Amino acid sequence: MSESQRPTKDANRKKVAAPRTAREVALQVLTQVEEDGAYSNMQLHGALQRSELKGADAGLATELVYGTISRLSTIDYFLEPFVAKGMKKLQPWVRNLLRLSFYQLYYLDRIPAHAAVNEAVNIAKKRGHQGISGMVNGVLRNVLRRKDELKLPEHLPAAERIALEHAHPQWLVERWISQYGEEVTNAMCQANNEPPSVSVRVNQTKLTRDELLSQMHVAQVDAIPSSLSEDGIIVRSGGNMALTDWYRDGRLSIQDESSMLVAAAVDPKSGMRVLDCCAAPGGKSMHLAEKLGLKGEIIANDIHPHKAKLIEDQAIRLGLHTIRTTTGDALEMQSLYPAASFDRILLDAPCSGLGVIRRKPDLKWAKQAEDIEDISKLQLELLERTASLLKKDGILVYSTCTVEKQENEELIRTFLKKHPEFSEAEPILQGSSNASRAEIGLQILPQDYHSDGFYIARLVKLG
Ligand SMILES: C[S@@+](CC[C@H](N)C(=O)[O-])C[C@H]1O[C@@H](n2cnc3c(N)ncnc32)[C@H](O)[C@@H]1O
Repeated sequence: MSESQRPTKDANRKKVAAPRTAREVALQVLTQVEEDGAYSNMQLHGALQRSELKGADAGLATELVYGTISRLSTIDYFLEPFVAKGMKKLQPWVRNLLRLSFYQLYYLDRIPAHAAVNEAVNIAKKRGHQGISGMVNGVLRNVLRRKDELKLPEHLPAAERIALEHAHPQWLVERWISQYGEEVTNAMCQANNEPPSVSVRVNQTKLTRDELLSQMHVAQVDAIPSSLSEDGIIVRSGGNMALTDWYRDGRLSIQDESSMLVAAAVDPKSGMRVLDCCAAPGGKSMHLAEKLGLKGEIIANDIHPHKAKLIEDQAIRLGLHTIRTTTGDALEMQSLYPAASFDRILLDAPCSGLGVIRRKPDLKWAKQAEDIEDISKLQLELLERTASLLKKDGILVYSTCTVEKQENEELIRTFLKKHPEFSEAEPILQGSSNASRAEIGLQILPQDYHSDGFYIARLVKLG
């Protein structure tokens, strides 16, 4: 049979009625993520837009998707003995229905057990035959009966225990133990299962942080200043900030607190020429432009042509006029600009993303050790090629949203060995106890400030 004749996975899939309830939407997303390797955030966004779910129901669907993916391996471990033929042999939608129902029964206090079980049985009846709904009913009622017995075994070796307790792949836990030790790894895996906090960056070209904070308090938004960044505000409750007038008219942007440290590390001064090599969707370029003022230029480059518009739209929204977007491979920038063209360079490199597991829990299941190997080779090449574009005494900032040393301080150590014309510049957040997590640069872990895991190295080009 030729490739074109072979029935696709989609063709084999039974037609299913459009999901209507929060649990149906969550089930559809979880099944797509498992079957197609789709990203949960994009699938969920699309599924919520197509559904008519609003407010609390949309919130429940979101919680069920992220919660179930976050706790996946622990949920499967507990469910396995209850499923006669084993979890692996179930159809994907049945497996995911059991998982999201178990998540409600075991991890959520506010949902009455009978509601979780009845909803699951109704979905199973709608989608499968009598046998499946009977099996789902039996498994979930057994889980409920024996809930108090569901404990992890004692005296497991550290990596196995942490992997099972906090639902992370064991190879990743072993890697982190070898990099950070048992205690820090345990805290990191625990923090990766906590909901991410919401933070916004004030556009200080339009108003001060205190002014925005007072406007928020008048509107009864529970918000406090960030202790990490002078431009940051933590929003503890008050709705979706992307739907506010503050966002629409460019008074704020949504950005994680640790990402806000990057512009402070680049420290652009009036009149400077700054290259942001990997700029899309543009959060850090915008912050750089907000700090630069009216004179100077930020070249916001990205390899993907369609992403230039994302950057331009943000610049228009925020009223920033010093941003120029370009499309190109940062590995080839030397052919576009003469050596020593820029006062500041930011390389916010593509990375494994293992610092943002709280926001994208599927990452921990999707990544493999080889991905870290491959991406670190690209990162070093990007760094070496772009570094020649920096002027003498200029500052180059290298950043990633990962906690992997191979992509962070080990990579910078290798670079500095090969390039004696560079050395570490005065680091940001000096004196912070977390700054000592890395010998070179600043390594923030998710448990340090409840922000994303993030790395920033600040290098200076010597004469
Ligand atoms: C970590 S993201 C950048 C986030 C961005 N700095 C921000 O704050 O919004 C990495 C970006 O690098 C881009 N990229 C990947 N490889 C690249 C390359 N060789 N040259 C230029 N950009 C690249 C990707 O398209 C992606 O948008």
